[in-house]
Amino acid sequence: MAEDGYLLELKDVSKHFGGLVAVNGVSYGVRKGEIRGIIGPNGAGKTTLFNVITGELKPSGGKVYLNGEDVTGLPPDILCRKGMSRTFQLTFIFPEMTVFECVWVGVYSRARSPWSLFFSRIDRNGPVAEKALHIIRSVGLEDKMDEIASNLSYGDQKVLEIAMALSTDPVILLLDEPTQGVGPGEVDTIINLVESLSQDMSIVLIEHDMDIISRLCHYVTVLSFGTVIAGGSCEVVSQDEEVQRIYLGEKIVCS
Ligand SMILES: Nc1ncnc2c1ncn2[C@@H]1O[C@H](COP(=O)(O)OP(=O)(O)OP(=O)(O)O)[C@@H](O)[C@H]1O
Repeated sequence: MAEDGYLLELKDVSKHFGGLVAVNGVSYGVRKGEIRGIIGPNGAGKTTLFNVITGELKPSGGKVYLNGEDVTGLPPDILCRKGMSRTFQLTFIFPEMTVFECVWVGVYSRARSPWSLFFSRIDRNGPVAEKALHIIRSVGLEDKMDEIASNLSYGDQKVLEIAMALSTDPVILLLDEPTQGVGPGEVDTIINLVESLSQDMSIVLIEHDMDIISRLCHYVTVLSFGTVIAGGSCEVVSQDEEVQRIYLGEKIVCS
């Protein structure tokens, strides 16, 4: 059983690709309302860990619990229905659809079988449209509702991807580098959005930028070669000698 108080808990989770150990015995817990960060050098296993949590990959060992329920190895669509949602390092949107259509499809898929999409028409009326509009307003994209997704700035595409993730009513949201490639002005928009979302859900984010980590995260976990080597507040992990060593002496600064 998972420990009391954890919304998401990992126990000794591993993932091997042949002889390569991408994730090595990771134990981890996220409580309700927390924003947690995962950092680590390239190839440390951060995205693989997300893929195991969200069901894209089956773990080689260990257990994943959501709300106390063993959800190890369940496929992404089932986990999504249980309240787990994610975004991707390379933004995943429907590039030829409008902002409204992208979010509408997400809300509709949650309400019905995704297959029924083939037999339905996107419209502006009814409860699905109302909910899509509510989400679009909540992320601040209402002025761009009729824009084709691929015409949005990269920052707005990241926000749209978050809106699409919200359309499935998550209790926990996993964000894989939500500010990667985003201009400085738009980074603040995303930070403010993540902060406001945390009032309603727990958030885990992979991020390379320590400034963003320190502004958002209550707790940071450091991965190296698939293993957790440190955990704590941004100040604590930035002073950890092992963490400093894996970042090759790079100064890690918490604002
Ligand atoms: N599908 C796969 N098949 C084989 N090896 C993989 C696969 N996916 C990831 N790996 C390997 O697993 C290790 C961890 O990769 P992963 O992408 O999880 O790291 P990461 O910390 O997310 O890196 P980055 O910061 O560059 O995105 C790497 O050595 C990678 O090459």
